[in-house]
Amino acid sequence: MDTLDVELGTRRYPIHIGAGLLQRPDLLDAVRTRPLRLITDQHVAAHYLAGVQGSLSLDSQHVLVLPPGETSKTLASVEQIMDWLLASRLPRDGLLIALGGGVIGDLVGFCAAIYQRGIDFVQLPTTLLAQVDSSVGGKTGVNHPRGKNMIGAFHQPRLVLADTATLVTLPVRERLAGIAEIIKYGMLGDAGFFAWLEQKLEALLALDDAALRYAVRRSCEMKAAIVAQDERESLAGGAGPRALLNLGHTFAHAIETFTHYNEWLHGEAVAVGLCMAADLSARLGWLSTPDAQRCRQLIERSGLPVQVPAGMRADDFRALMSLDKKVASGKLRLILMRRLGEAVVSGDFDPAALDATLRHYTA
Ligand SMILES: NC(=O)c1ccc[n+]([C@@H]2O[C@H](COP(=O)([O-])OP(=O)(O)OC[C@H]3O[C@@H](n4cnc5c(N)ncnc54)[C@H](O)[C@@H]3O)[C@@H](O)[C@H]2O)c1
Ligand SMILES: O=C(O)C(=O)C[C@@H](O)[C@H](O)[C@H](O)COP(=O)(O)O
Ligand SMILES: [Zn+2]
Repeated sequence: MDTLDVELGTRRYPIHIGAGLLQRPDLLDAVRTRPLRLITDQHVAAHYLAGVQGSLSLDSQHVLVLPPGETSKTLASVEQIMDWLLASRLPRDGLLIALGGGVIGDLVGFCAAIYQRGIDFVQLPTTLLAQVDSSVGGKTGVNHPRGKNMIGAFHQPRLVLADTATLVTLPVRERLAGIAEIIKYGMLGDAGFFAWLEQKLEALLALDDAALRYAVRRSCEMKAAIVAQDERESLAGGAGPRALLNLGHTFAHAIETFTHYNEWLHGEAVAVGLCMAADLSARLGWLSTPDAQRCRQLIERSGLPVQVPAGMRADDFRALMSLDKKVASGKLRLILMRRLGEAVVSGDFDPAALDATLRHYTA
C-alpha cells in the first residue's frame, strides 16, 4: 500500500492507495466508532456495498443507494440526502462515507459540508477518475442546468482510501474518463510523466498493476502538492496554483452543460478540452506545435474523443464559457500551456487566437 498525506497547514489527511484496501477493515478503524451513514450508487452497490457494509457493521437503514451517473449530481439529490440524514437523526459527530466515483464523492462531500453546517466525511473512490482526482482536495458540489459545479463548497475528507482492485469492474469508457485527468497532470506539470504515459498507455489501459499504481500515485502526489499550496483556489485572486488543475476544463464544462450532463462523461469532455487548450497555446506561440500534436495524439490514441459534440457552435462555447468560475472583472481567464509540463493561468491572451481555436473545433 502507498500512503500520501495531503498537508493543509495544521490539518492533514492520508490517501491510501493499493489493491484490496476495501478488504482491510483496519483502515477504517479511525471512523468506525462514529455514527455512520454510507451513500453509494446502484452500480457500485452491486459490486462493493456488501463488503464495506459488513466490515463496518452498518445497518441497511444507514445506507442510501442513488441512481448512477452525472444526472444525480443535483440540488434535488442534496435535498433527498438532507431529508434522509435528518429522518435517520444523524448527529453532528456523525460521518458520511462516499463509496463510488466522482459523482458520489462530489455530492456526498457537499452534503457533509452543509449538513448541520458541516460534518466529517470519508472518500472511498471506485473509479479511476475519482482515485486520481476527485476524491482528493475537497472540491465538492453539484451541477446547475446553467453551469457545471456551480453550487458547492470546499470541504476536505478525513481519509481517502483508493482500492485499485475495484477498477477491474469499471467499464472501459469510464476507465478512459480517468485517463483524461491523468494526461492532464502530465500536460500541466510534469513532462516526464507525460512521456511515461506515452510509453505505458497500453499497460495502463489494461490495468497493469505496476503502471496503474504509479499513475494513481503520481497523480495524487501532484494534486496533493498543488492543494497544499492553494487549498481553496484563492491565491492570486483565483489565478494561483490550484487553478492549474482546471486545464481544459473551461471548454469541458461548456461541453457538459451544452449536452445537459447526460451524454458526455466529464473525462471525455476534459479530453476535448485539453486538445483545445493545447491548440490555443500553440496558436499563441507558447506551446510548440509538435508538443500540441503530442497532446492530441496521446488523447486520441487512448480512445478518448478529440472533437466537440455535433451541433455545438463557437457561440455556444462563448456563451457558456462566459459563466466560468474563473471569470474575474468580466474577463475570461484560461489555463494555457507555456510548454509541455508547464501550465499558466492567463487572462492576457489574444482573443483572436481563442476565436481561431473555437472556429477550428466547431467547423
Ligand atoms: N472534486 C473534484 O476535484 C473533481 C475532479 C474531477 C472530476 N470531478 C467530478 O467527478 C464526476 C465524474 O466522476 P466519475 O468519472 O468517477 O463518474 P461517476 O461517479 O458517474 O462513475 C462512473 C460510472 O461508473 C460506475 N462505477 C463506479 N465505480 C465502479 C466500479 N468500480 N465498477 C463498476 N462501475 C463503477 C458508476 O456507477 C457510474 O455509472 C464529475 O461530476 C466531475 O465533475 C470532481
Ligand atoms: O481539484 C481541482 O481544483 C480541479 O479543478 C480538478 C478538476 O479535475 C475537477 O473537474 C473540478 O471539479 C473542477 O472544478 P471547478 O471548480 O472548475 O468546477
Ligand atoms: Zn476534472
